[in-house]
Amino acid sequence: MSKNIVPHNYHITKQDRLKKNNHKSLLLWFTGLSGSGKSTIANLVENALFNDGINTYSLDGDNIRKGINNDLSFSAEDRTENIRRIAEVANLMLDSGLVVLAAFVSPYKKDRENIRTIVKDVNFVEIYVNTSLEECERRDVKGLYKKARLGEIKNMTGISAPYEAPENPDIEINTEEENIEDSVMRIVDFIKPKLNLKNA
Ligand SMILES: Nc1ncnc2c1ncn2[C@@H]1O[C@H](COP(=O)(O)OS(=O)(=O)O)[C@@H](OP(=O)(O)O)[C@H]1O
Ligand SMILES: Nc1ncnc2c1ncn2[C@@H]1O[C@H](COP(=O)(O)OP(=O)(O)O)[C@@H](O)[C@H]1O
Repeated sequence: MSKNIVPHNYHITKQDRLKKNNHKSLLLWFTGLSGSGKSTIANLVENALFNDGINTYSLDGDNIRKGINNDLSFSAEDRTENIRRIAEVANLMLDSGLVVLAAFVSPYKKDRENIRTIVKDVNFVEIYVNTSLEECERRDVKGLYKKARLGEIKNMTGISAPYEAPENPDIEINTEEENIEDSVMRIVDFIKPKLNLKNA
């Protein structure tokens, strides 16, 4: 489909933007069940980075599923397309020099592998927010689990749709054992060296 698209050589490169920002760009991808803590943790990590002078942007269901992806459902095919588009949007943001935080259930392993391919492995940090279904259901932040148990919501991840847990995430957070502040600190400590322009 894109065979007749010939790229134009722009004068300002990604390297120029990184140099101006004085940090590398990176995609922090949070995956886990609904209610596991992805948005809560991503939000606090962004605060910490932003307050440290890093240029950041957060992508989540609120700004993606209500906008660019408002045509997509929660079927397996639409989730795949959801994640693919988000990865492409994130890739543009990486090119613009940002540290992008993305918090999506992203339940399928092959879809998460596709993100790596789109943004290139070196730019991608996979963070598995590992909270048991029992605990997510107990929290039921949005009342979705209750509705799913009543059969009012179809394809609910963990109940009537699968969640394929990452086997080798870069970081795993167990929110039932670790407090939020420690999780945030662990993530920030892990990524800080990766943002340094001097590190290869
Ligand atoms: N069927 C079903 N399954 C899972 N989640 C559901 C569903 N229906 C609505 N929601 C709400 O939508 C949010 C998940 O959207 P995502 O774009 O992250 O999902 S996915 O990555 O495409 O699987 C998810 O947000 P979070 O709770 O922040 O994870 C839910 O609030
Ligand atoms: N250690 C923890 N880390 C993250 N969230 C936690 C933790 N302990 C309890 N919570 C609570 O769990 C809920 C997680 O909700 P949210 O961040 O919206 O999850 P998600 O984005 O994965 O759907 C919040 O109400 C949050 O306060």
